Amino acid sequence: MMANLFPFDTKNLLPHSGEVLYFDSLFELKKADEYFKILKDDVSWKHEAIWMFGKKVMQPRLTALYGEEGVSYSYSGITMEPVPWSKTLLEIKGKVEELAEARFSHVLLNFYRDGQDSMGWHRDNEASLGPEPLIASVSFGVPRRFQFRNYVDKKEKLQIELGHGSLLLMKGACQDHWEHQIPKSKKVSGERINLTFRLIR
Ligand SMILES: O=C(O)CCC(=O)C(=O)O
Ligand SMILES: [Fe+2]
Repeated sequence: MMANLFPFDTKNLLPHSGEVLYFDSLFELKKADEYFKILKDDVSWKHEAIWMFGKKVMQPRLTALYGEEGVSYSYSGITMEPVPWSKTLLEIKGKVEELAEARFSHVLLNFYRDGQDSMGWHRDNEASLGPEPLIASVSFGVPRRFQFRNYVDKKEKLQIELGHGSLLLMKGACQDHWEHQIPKSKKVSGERINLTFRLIR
């Protein structure tokens, strides 16, 4: 059996109804700096519109989708066609798969240019992800607040900070019961890159 490389004392951050595990150092500082620079320069970043409440609006961030050819990914009224894996993204995927003990077919990338870029409340619960999807989220660049709120009781909230070189796993019933977001922040001025690895069928 493969050893579980995830630190054994990592505790679930959710109080109930799903699992969220945070590991602050998937990559050491030098490696994380290197990945940030390569991804910023080499990823085919796009500024795309989505549909929200019947209106077409620009997303407050840049995005990209990489992964297995022939499988597209649809959310918020748009469909993204994946760009084939790059060497760097395959390297990061390998490390994440080892730690998460899982396999991923795609990665959705987000580039937050400053504190005014954000991602609103949502669940990653598209049918193409299957039931109880495992989502592995890797962050590089300035730390940003990541918030959860209970989908039914919207007053039940919690938040953590996602640091440079960190890994966050969302598992089990998490996407059924909890929404998440990256809020805008006046205090943040730097850039951040986030990668969410998914298995899309
Ligand atoms: O930038 C983040 O940490 C969140 C990304 C996210 O929730 C998503 O891509 O679905
Ligand atoms: Fe998400």
